[in-house]
Amino acid sequence: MLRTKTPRLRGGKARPRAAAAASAVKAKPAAAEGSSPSGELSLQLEHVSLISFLSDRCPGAAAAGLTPFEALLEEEEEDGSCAVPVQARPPPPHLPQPQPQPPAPLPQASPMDADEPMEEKDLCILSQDFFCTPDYITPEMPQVANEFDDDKENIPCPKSPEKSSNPRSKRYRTDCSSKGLESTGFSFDQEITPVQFDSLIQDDSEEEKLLQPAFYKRGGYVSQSAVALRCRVMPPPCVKNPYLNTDPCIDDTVYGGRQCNSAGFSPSIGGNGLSRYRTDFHEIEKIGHGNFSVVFKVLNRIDGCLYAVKRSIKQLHNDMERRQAVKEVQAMAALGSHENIVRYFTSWFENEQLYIQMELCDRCLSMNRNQPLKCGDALELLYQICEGLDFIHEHGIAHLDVKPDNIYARNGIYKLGDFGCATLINSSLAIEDGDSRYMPPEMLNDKYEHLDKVDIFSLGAAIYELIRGTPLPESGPHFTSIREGKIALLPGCPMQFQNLIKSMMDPDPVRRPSAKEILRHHVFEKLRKVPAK
Ligand SMILES: Nc1ncnc2c1ncn2[C@@H]1O[C@H](COP(=O)(O)OP(=O)(O)OP(=O)(O)O)[C@@H](O)[C@H]1O
Ligand SMILES: [Mg+2]
Repeated sequence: MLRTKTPRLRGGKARPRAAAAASAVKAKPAAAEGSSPSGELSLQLEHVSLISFLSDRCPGAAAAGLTPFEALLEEEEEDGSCAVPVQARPPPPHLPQPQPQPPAPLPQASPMDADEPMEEKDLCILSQDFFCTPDYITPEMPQVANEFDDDKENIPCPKSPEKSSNPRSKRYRTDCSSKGLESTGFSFDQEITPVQFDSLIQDDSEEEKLLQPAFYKRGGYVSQSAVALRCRVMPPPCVKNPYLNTDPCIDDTVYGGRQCNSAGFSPSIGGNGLSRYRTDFHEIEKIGHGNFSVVFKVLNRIDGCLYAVKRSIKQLHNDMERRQAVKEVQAMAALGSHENIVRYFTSWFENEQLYIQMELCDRCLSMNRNQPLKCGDALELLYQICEGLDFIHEHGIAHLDVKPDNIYARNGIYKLGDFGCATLINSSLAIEDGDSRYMPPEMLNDKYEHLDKVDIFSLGAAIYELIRGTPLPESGPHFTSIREGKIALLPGCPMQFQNLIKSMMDPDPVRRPSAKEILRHHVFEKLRKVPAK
């Protein structure tokens, strides 16, 4: 089967890859800066050396041969002038407690050398990271990566006065969310790829110097729980649904701001062993396989209902691939429910694969390919799928992959599914070719003025194929003659119906009837349950 799913980016509306690549290159210098080990560690830890603080407060301590702590205690006994909140806020119990020190030169306020072994002076460091990262709060709790925590957006962030001073940094850090939960194979370039944050990188360049090395800690270690907590307190931006008009009440920052083209995906959730799929569903059996997906019949562990869950076969590593994949669910979600459309429930990324939870259908029509469809059934099928097509065309969406494989039956109701090629009729989104066997001539010539009529041709071709009981050609003279309007007779079908099919497969899209017009056709008079709209 020839399937030419070549993305066609039209009118320069889709974001060119080159731009993304350029942004990625832009991000590199920020990562390279502050590469001095000592400066780097100091910056990332944002040290506050108590000793230097104490030496400021108690300048005579060294001269008197006392450690700053001793001097502090002495002075406090005398007049309390050095009474500082240090005692009110001792180092946490799991950290080594300050030891009495022999007289020594006072430590400098300059950053520590990251590769030096820990010395006593280090023990007095109050690092912001010690107090604010999840290593301190939840040392080894992989659960922090569990995205099922409903309240994850409301987890209070430990106080972090310096880092939280610039709110725009939150948007930047969202990138840690997308891949930061992977337990292995961590790579700096993968984790922090601010491809879409061009403007933020410029604006926040100082902060980048602070943040980025934090993922490059000594010995290549980066705490997964640290990354996970950052993800929890800073969820990724929302993804705009191109099939819907954005609600003006929703602030642009929800989508990451005007300059932010990043999608709010968290594709690596599940990479750490936690699986939303396994947690929420019991897998019963595999029920289908397409070019891009594998589909399972599953039982929801909580509501006890059966569903179909479709999982992308390929791991979607980059933003472009993920954007393309989510178009399917965005289209289904924008449409809402209709009896003749496979119902969509939810979707999520797990281990860089897209999962889509849908209504479970009994079968798809391709299974009966060798058993010709009876004319009465074909009439019913045509009517019902036209109801579905009318609904989606009314929403400004074209399916572009109507074919028997993508038509399902459930309890005697036909439903259109697989919105993987769906696009906007006004052709403002990228266009992908559907299955060439059902594709009208104008699509082969890259003419996209009447995308709703593409669906009409494909539905006519699908019904023609099902009634005849022989597969349509992928190419060759028969393929060409069908696109010239030369259609063979359909045995046993009324001429009215045959003419309707023929008009649906007219080479000129303008002459093809719309879904609404088909629904009004008198051939359906007996079938009509409700008057045509
Ligand atoms: N909701 C569903 N209920 C029952 N079976 C389903 C459902 N969705 C898909 N299937 C089965 O899984 C198969 C593949 O699904 P689907 O066509 O959506 O995947 P795909 O990879 O997008 O395929 P394609 O190659 O057509 O693009 C279908 O042909 C069908 O047999
Ligand atoms: Mg399909």
